[in-house]
Amino acid sequence: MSTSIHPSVDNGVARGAAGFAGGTLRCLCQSEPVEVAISTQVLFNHACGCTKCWKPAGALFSVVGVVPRDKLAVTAHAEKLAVVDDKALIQRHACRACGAHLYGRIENQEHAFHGLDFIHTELSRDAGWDGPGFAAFVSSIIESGAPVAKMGEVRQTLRDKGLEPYDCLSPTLMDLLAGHSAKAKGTYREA
Ligand SMILES: N[C@@H](CCC(=O)N[C@@H](CSCO)C(=O)NCC(=O)O)C(=O)O
Ligand SMILES: [Zn+2]
Ligand SMILES: [Zn+2]
Repeated sequence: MSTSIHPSVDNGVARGAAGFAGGTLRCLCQSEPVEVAISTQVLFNHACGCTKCWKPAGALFSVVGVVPRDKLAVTAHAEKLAVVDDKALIQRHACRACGAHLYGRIENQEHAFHGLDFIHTELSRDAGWDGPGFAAFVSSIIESGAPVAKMGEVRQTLRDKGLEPYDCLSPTLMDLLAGHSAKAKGTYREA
């Protein structure tokens, strides 16, 4: 049995096109959509099961990745954006009319991921975006109401799609976070 994960995963995961240098994200409003220009390929794109990342209607997972914040610019209808939760580490800027999250920004300058903005490339019609490469916060779908008994099937589906499931971030990203903390503590060793 396989489980529906997200529209951009269920029908096969796209790999980025060589030389692709970004595109335009648009919210879901039929008129006067918010537009965000991205001038680079997405990095660390992943399926995320957490309760905070924006998911299209009916999807079990979000698909979210990062770009350097200087490669992102709001180009239309910025007045429709509002921060979803100003207490969260990632300040998610969502359209107040349709609810889509246009970008998430880390304002804490001490955080390892400061300087990176979180985006959902499915909001772009441009072809060439790199698809997700792993699945993060998989166990968190339980917090959104997924049955615990379904978790084995969900993890198997993710593996079948080539998305290794993790219950936090991927080992590369967890090592970056821990390395950043180690540098702050003075315990960091490269070799
Ligand atoms: N179980 C929680 C986990 C939420 C969580 O920690 N999410 C991560 C990943 S979001 C993109 O990968 C995170 O870094 N969150 C910081 C934030 O959201 O501000 C839940 O499901 O809610
Ligand atoms: Zn909108
Ligand atoms: Zn998330």
